Amino acid sequence: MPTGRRCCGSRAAGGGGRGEAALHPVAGVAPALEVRCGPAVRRPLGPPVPEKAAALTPASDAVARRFLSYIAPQKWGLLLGVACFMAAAAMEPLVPALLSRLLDDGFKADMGFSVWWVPPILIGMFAARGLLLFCGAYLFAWSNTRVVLQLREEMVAAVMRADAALYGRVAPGVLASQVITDPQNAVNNISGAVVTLLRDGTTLLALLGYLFYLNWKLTLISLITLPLLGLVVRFVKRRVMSASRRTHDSHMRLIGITDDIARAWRVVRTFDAVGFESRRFSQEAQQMRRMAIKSAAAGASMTPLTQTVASLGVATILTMALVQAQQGSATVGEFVGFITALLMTISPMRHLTDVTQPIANGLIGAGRCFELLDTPKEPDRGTRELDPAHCQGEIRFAGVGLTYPDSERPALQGLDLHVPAGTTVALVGASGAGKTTIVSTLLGFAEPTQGEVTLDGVPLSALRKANLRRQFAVVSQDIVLFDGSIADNVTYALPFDAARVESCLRAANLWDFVQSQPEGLRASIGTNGNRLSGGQRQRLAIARALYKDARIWIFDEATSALDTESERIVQQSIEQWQGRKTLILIAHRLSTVRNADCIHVLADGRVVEAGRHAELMARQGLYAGMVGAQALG
Ligand SMILES: Nc1ncnc2c1ncn2[C@@H]1O[C@H](COP(=O)(O)OP(=O)(O)OP(=O)(O)O)[C@@H](O)[C@H]1O
Repeated sequence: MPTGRRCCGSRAAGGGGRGEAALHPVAGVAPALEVRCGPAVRRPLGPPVPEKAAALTPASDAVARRFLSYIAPQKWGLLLGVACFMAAAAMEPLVPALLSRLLDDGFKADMGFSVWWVPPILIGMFAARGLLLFCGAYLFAWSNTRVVLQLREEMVAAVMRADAALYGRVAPGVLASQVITDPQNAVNNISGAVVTLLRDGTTLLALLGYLFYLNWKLTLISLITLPLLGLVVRFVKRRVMSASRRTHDSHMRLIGITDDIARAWRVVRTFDAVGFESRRFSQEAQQMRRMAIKSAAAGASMTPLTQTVASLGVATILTMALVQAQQGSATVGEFVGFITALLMTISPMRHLTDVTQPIANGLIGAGRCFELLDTPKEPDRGTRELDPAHCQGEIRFAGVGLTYPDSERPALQGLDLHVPAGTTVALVGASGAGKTTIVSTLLGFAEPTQGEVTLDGVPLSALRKANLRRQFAVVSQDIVLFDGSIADNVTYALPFDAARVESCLRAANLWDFVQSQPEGLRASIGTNGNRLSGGQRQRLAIARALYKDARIWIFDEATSALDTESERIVQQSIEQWQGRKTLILIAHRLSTVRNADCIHVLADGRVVEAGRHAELMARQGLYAGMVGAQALG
């Protein structure tokens, strides 16, 4: 391990501890989110929130207009599909018409056409109608799936560029459900309702046209119930909308709880909290059930109410038609044709009144999609870029202060720290001293409220976030791995290079393990690496960081889960890079950082001592005390 390098640029400071006002240092804590994320937010452990707390969604007509803008590019597929449905619907009155003609003429000797035409006409009619319905359904599916795809892609992009506040507020499971389920629900419900409106609406119009043709007076009388029907539909629709929204919000909260239970399954069992979690789940599930019943009841009341109103018209007309038939002013065929067509209007009318609930559900789903799409983005005001090939890796903190939102105490205060390019520095200090906050600041996840941080002399705020992060490879305290193979995790988002993968795995002391696996590099590691031990997960994360080959490497407690021998091997591998990379090591185990070019001792968000191991030991200050305490331990 090379020693004696000149690097300590920090000012072991005392002052600078003014209580800075919290100016939202964490990127973009936008107040808008407070309103938008109402229903799907994480809830603390406790009883379900009252029903009324949930209904904060954009107005449904605005949602409908915005949804239409997604539908518009698919208009040709949809219009063609609609044309098929309408043509099929327009064929509907052909059945009563044929029946009427057959009854009136079919029993006469000369009915004007051969009886053998009847089967092909009938079969042809049904076949043509079936083909039209199939084409309509296919075209609708083709167009709908494109809308769903577009919404999902935009939503997942919105999640990936969202402000950090989103992840603290919305449970991962809820986010997953929103991205996967909401677009599908919105499109299926709304397009289903539109198909019903068009298909059954056309059927109804065609049947009404035929009824007018047969007997316009009777048909006109049947229309007197329409205004009453409209009132009933409006009333029920409001109730359905409100109940559906509350059911959906409860559904999202239930997903949040289930997500907690699945993620923390070990904790749940270790704390013997199965009963507690069951009760928590059951409370919310029962609330959801109550709301689902309300929603279903509101939806189900539509059909009986509208049918009762419609039956007034049907009863009147039927009676009048019978009277007319008895008086001989209508033939048997006309009577049967009229009554058949009249009875055939009931089915489309019922379908038309049933579209309220799907439309309500669809608009709620669409509203949730737009809420996520409108999530504030992580602010990125930087315009400059550093070429990764030429980045030197020199870092400077000058009088940096940082207070997290909702926090009174500054996490960093008057921090001065210089990391010359190509040196190895260690950050040590008690828990809460501000070490990880320094890393978050370097990666642009937290922004200083005071002072400035520069990389190669360029203020971090002037750099594009993506470019800034490209200069760093980080192994953080919380290891996050992906559900895939070992190779997938090492090369994450980079092209596969077998030789480099092997050398990184060797450097991380994981190659022997890989070779012991029957599938080698292709061995699956399970969700978040749950088929690996804690140490193996950490070593895989180290290999992933090495593979990225960035200019600056940060190891935040990266070897804390390793046994002594493994830690020594990994350290030796990392030390080979000293001088060629800027290395920032954070560790509680001080033996792992004693070879650093400079050790910065942090307390209360500022550097209180800095120097090489020997210098700090000679000073007999805080560092020497910590080393002594660990040696004693
Ligand atoms: N997201 C946050 N919101 C509010 N306060 C935070 C947040 N993250 C950290 N803090 C606070 O900032 C201070 C510094 O935390 P930090 O995580 O940087 O300490 P650390 O030195 O890395 O601690 P450890 O060694 O335990 O990881 C602590 O008082 C902590 O409570």
